[in-house]
Amino acid sequence: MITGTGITKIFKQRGSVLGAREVPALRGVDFAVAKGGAVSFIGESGSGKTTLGRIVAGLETHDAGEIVIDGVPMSTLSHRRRQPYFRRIQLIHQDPYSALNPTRTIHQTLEAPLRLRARQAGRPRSWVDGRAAELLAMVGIDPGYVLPRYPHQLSGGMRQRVVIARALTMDPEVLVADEAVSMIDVSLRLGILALLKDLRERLGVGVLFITHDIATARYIGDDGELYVLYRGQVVERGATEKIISDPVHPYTQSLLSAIPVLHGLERPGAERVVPREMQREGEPDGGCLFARRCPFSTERCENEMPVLGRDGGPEQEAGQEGGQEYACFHPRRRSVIPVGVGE
Ligand SMILES: Nc1ncnc2c1ncn2[C@@H]1O[C@H](COP(=O)(O)OP(=O)(O)OP(=O)(O)O)[C@@H](O)[C@H]1O
Repeated sequence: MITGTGITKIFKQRGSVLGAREVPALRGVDFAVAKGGAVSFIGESGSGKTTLGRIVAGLETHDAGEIVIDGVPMSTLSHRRRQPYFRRIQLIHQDPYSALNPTRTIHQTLEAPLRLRARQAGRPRSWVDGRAAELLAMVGIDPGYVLPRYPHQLSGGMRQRVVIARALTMDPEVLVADEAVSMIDVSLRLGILALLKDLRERLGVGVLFITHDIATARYIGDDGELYVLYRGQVVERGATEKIISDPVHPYTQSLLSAIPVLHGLERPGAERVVPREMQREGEPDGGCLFARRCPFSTERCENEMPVLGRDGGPEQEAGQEGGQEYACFHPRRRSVIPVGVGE
């Protein structure tokens, strides 16, 4: 089990005439991923998804908050002692081209981490080759074909499968998949998503799925949880199916409204929530982060920041309903899905 509480990250960006500019990438994010669970984070570009994935995988520091892995708070350990914990969380990048060393065959790529694994578990070296073949078969590729080859000799889909096999060498509890199919040919994407889903079911590995695309989040974890991230704040979270069929936060509604629909498949009666163009860039002064773009914002939204799970009303008094939480002062359920889903 991996949990994060209050995860906050502020980047300092240089280059402005006024000196370094502080960019809040994550603002007190809470989450939990259980073994075998599926948690998806969705949000637009710059919402902090990649930063969160890197922090969860131990590749990025954070400024406040705590990551707890199997009951152990990481802040209580030295950098070296944290490593075995973070090894249980493996990151799959969006770019399988740069994730693999072009000068190493796939055999060499898998051999190094498996040797480490063999040493840790007291297994003989002969175990390494068998395990490499087993992992490749598990991710759906022929070991005999792939093992002697270099990454450039493989298709993008095969490369991403090799990256997943390499992640599995560590027997991870959770795979963090950051836009794992965005750089792969459209025709091969579903195969990779099906593989991640299959690994969840077969190995009980948890998946933290990071995407800007609600449809892929739904495919991976229709039984899981969805977190909607906007400018580093979780604005809505709950069961994936519930949020997709019954979104409450106007930002979630705008994401769902934007799903393209094939002519003739439009769902009659679906509302569309279209965000306003942002008139002023920069940080709002204490108000809701979405207020400047929200078509329903009021004076209160400009001045006060709603808190996830606490602020609701006036239509509903609490920001929490049946496990679904949102950070909005004016929550209203809207039927916004433009296509028939789950019907
Ligand atoms: N190393 C860095 N230095 C400074 N600012 C950064 C750094 N990494 C990210 N940021 C800033 O933090 C914010 C969140 O970035 P992040 O890459 O996590 O978002 P994202 O949702 O993954 O976006 P994308 O989908 O475009 O990758 C952005 O404003 C980004 O410019």
